[in-house]
Amino acid sequence: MLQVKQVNKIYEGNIAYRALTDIDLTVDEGEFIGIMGPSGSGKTTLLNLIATVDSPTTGEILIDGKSIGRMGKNELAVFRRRQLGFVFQDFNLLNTLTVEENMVLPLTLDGAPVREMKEKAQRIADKLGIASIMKKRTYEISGGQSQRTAIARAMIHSPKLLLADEPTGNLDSKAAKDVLDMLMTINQEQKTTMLLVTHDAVAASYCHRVVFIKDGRFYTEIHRGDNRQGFFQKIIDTLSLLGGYGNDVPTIRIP
Ligand SMILES: Nc1ncnc2c1ncn2[C@@H]1O[C@H](COP(=O)(O)OP(=O)(O)OP(=O)(O)O)[C@@H](O)[C@H]1O
Repeated sequence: MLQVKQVNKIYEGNIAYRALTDIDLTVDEGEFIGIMGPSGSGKTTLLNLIATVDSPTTGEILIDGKSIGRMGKNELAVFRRRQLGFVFQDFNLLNTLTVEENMVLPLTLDGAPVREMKEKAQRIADKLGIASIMKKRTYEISGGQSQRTAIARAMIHSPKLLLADEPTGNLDSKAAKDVLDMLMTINQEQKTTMLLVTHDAVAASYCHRVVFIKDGRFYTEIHRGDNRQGFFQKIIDTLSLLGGYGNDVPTIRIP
């Protein structure tokens, strides 16, 4: 469903910076992919290109065979609103709105009827365990609840592709596990294709496949198979080979 073909990204400026070199990536419908690499390796840059927030210097990105670089402004806006969902490390919720209002934002932008919005919000809130906080403002809820709200907002319009940049970065390990379980369930039940950028080997072990980037280039990729503990160990080993993680690489067993 997603093809990244020979993508290069150079940030122009006083000193031009080459952030990505010849990246190729093919993602099938329903896959759950992790993207890992040391700080500054180009993970967020790649996600931004796929999110259509930024465009490649050369190369092409296709979704369902269609090049996003060739879409017109309106087509791109509709594509972003209907097909993509985003989850960020710092939640990006609007503080002046309630949890429910934040959740229905993508539908509001698309002019959906209020009743339909409320029904959808209720259904998804039940599923994500945030039904009891729907009327609260975002400053009244915890980090874990904020991230669930952000996931609810990213999912409410049933996007084909969910992009998550360090979604567990600001959470403690229990809340992080809840969020990852939630993403995994959504991936399994709704067949939503997911791309997860993370530094965390535990988070990456939830994925079907992890792609490693180093200095803006593809480094290697590993597949999960049916043994998550073994996969976790392989991720840790690859991170050690990759370098750039200092002593950050944990040696613990996964929960
Ligand atoms: N707008 C920009 N202009 C110039 N250089 C940039 C810009 N955005 C990112 N870079 C540079 O591109 C490189 C890749 O950045 P990117 O944010 O993609 O890395 P990352 O792998 O996501 O890092 P981290 O894990 O620390 O978030 C970095 O060296 C960064 O300084």
